[in-house]
Amino acid sequence: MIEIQKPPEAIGTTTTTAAATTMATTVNPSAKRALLILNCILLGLGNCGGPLAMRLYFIHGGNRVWLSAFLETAGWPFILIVLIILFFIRRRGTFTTHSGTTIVHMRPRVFFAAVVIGLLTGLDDYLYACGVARLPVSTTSLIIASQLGFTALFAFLLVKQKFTPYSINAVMLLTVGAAVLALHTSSDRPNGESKAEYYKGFFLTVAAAALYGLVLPMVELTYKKAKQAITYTLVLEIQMVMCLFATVFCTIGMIINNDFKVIPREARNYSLGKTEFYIVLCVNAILWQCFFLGAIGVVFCASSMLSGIIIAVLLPVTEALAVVFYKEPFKVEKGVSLVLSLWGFTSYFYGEYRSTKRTKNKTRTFGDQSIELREINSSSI
Ligand SMILES: Nc1ncnc2[nH]cnc12
Repeated sequence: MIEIQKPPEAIGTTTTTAAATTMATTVNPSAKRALLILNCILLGLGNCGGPLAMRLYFIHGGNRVWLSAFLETAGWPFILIVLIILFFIRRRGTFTTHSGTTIVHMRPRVFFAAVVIGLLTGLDDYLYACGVARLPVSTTSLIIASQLGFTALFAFLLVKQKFTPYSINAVMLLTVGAAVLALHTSSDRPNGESKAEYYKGFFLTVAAAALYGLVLPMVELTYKKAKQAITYTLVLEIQMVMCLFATVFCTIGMIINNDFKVIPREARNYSLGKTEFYIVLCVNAILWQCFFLGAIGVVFCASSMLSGIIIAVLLPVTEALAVVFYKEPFKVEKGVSLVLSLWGFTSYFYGEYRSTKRTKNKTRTFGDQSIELREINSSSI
């Protein structure tokens, strides 16, 4: 599975689909599909569980925003362990047939891109944690649905993502869905929170959506402009460097804000108990690592647009879980927003279904082998 690679000649193709298709020509399609499914599962786990775990920290007495942001990427040593294991597997020659003993695949160009994206991710984590600290999870999730609009915009600008009327319709509906919430906030404010704090949370979450909407196409651009073969091992290295630098960014925030000193006191006063406090922190780190690994893995297997779509598709699940587990209010405006989101997703998938069907018919006509390849592209999801 780790052999999957995008050859350097794939880099610089004009559309995401083209790049992904070229990438696929060198790989076993079923391995590629398995990797895409694995990354979708990781992304799904992180996307649904991460916000709930983060909110769990806040609603039982935690209030360190920088600590929460730090936990989003602090699981990076896990990736290091995976990379070390893969290195030994490669060296034994049981898994791959080439580049077996290379310890680090990443070249300086990709490293610097990963550092920049990592620092932006650190800032994004802080903005996101500011929102989760102030808003119900269901509200945060609905606002984050607007991220797809930003991803689409930046994917168009950075990687020349192509659009259909259906995907444009989806982006518009998801964005309007988030905007509907902005008009009716009074019933949603948690007890004891001022209007100003609520609005601050609201706009910082929009800023997080915009920034992460930029980060995903930047990852895709990095793959395209890497001037080296993109293997999944390299994707893991990029993930590790990004998370490392995001964590460094948030550690500085924690130091300035005295978070490290406050942690033991917060643990003592945490309403679920001290051990549970640390368990909640660890669960946060694990779930968010799944989120980020899944997100950039899907970019590798398909496109930043598909990654954005999966994030948006799963947001209603997070909302439902928050309403069930945290008894968050679910008033009319959230219902309207949810319906618009579901309509948006349906529109997007219908458009993808149509274009896949058309492409398949065309390929069949030409007797082209590439039919298999398209199946692992974003269109098939
Ligand atoms: N830091 C973040 N974590 C999870 N989802 C996000 N969406 C935008 N920013 C995010």
